[in-house]
Amino acid sequence: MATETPANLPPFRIGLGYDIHPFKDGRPMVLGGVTFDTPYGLDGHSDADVLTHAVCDALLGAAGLPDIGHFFPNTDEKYRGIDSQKLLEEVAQTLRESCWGIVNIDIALIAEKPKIYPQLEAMKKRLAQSAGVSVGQIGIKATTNEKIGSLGRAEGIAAHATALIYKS
Ligand SMILES: Nc1ccn([C@@H]2O[C@H](COP(=O)(O)O)[C@@H](O)[C@H]2O)c(=O)n1
Ligand SMILES: C[C@@]1(CO)OP(=O)(O)OP(=O)(O)OC[C@H]1O
Repeated sequence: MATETPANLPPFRIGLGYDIHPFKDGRPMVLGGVTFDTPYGLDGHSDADVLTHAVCDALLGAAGLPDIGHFFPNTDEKYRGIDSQKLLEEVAQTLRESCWGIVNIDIALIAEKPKIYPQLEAMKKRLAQSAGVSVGQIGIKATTNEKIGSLGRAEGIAAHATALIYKS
């Protein structure tokens, strides 16, 4: 299923992932595999870890594979409440089986709340562990949406991720 890089091109491919989940009171707030101590979380079929979902899609896109919903359908009860680190582990394993290694992953989170920088290193560590890379291969940054639009009204959190992979 994976797309091959033509022989005349360098053995690198880039991927882009995007996801968004709405806030919901009483749900766990999980970002990058780290649970934040908040009375609200994100809604979704899984643990709604928006950041990790964007990373999965960036990696799958780089490898020329279908998106996260194809591999882990949100109609399948097996994935209800699932820890998204398990999904990322499976995605990274799928790439390894197709001889793709990860160069780096970079993530931009758009969130009015919570402040993520206190948990930045913990998130990088958890993601690195799940993706099978070193912490230095993961970048995470966050910005508010300066109160503009639905994200600015704190209706949810969005995440953009890019991944560079190489043929190993
Ligand atoms: N959810 C967030 C949003 C922002 N940060 C950090 O705050 C800095 C300032 O954010 P602005 O949107 O006001 O530019 C930003 O550079 C991040 O370091 C955060 O930790 N969590
Ligand atoms: C993660 C999955 C797992 O069923 O469900 P959700 O938590 O709803 O997340 P989303 O990014 O909307 O869809 C992808 C699904 O694969």
